[in-house]
Amino acid sequence: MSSLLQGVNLYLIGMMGAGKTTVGQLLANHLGYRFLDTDSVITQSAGRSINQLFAEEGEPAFRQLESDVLAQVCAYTQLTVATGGGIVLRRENWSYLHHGLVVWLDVPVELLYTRLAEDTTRPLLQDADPHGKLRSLLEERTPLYSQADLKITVREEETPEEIANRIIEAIPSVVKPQVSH
Ligand SMILES: Nc1ncnc2c1ncn2[C@@H]1O[C@H](COP(=O)(O)OP(=O)(O)OP(=O)(O)O)[C@@H](O)[C@H]1O
Ligand SMILES: O=C(O)C1=C[C@@H](O)[C@@H](O)[C@H](O)C1
Ligand SMILES: [Mg+2]
Repeated sequence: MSSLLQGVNLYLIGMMGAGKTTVGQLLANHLGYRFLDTDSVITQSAGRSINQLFAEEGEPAFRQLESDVLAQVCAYTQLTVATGGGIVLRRENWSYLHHGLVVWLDVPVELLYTRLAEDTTRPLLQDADPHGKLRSLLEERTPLYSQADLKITVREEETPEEIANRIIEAIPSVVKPQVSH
């Protein structure tokens, strides 16, 4: 599989709670790739949590940091990258994402809500109606997530390991042909 990918990076996209971080780590192990999480790179280099960054700098500043990290990450190969849920929002980010293979973890809103109901680390969900907020974010972002090379629709009972295996099985059907010189 790794030879088929020829070092091309995998980018996981999807809503918060979709499992990008969880599944991304497993995928990296399977592929012998390194794992990177854009949210973690941002929080580690800023020395602040995502909640703090949103509160103290605002969402636009966070989005700029996210684009900066993505631009840097793209210089490397053999990476599995878990992205932030909003990475799809900026057009410029797509020019980076399309350097690699983009996989959308598509998870029903009910399941996202169950997973994140007790979670306070996602600032966009600190809302009077977190369920409605998830629904409206997904509706707004679905056309953007749909630009992925591969869509994996996640079922409720599926484990992260099963999802990672399903992605590995599907990669040959979408891998981009390499240009030979
Ligand atoms: N297949 C799964 N089955 C059960 N729980 C899962 C599954 N995938 C992820 N989870 C759980 O759901 C929560 C969110 O997962 P994770 O942090 O990987 O999502 P994410 O897509 O990276 O979200 P974000 O965009 O906010 O970073 C975690 O508690 C994780 O353990
Ligand atoms: O969906 C989003 O906009 C976000 C998802 C998380 O990964 C973080 O990047 C942050 O909480 C914003
Ligand atoms: Mg994550």
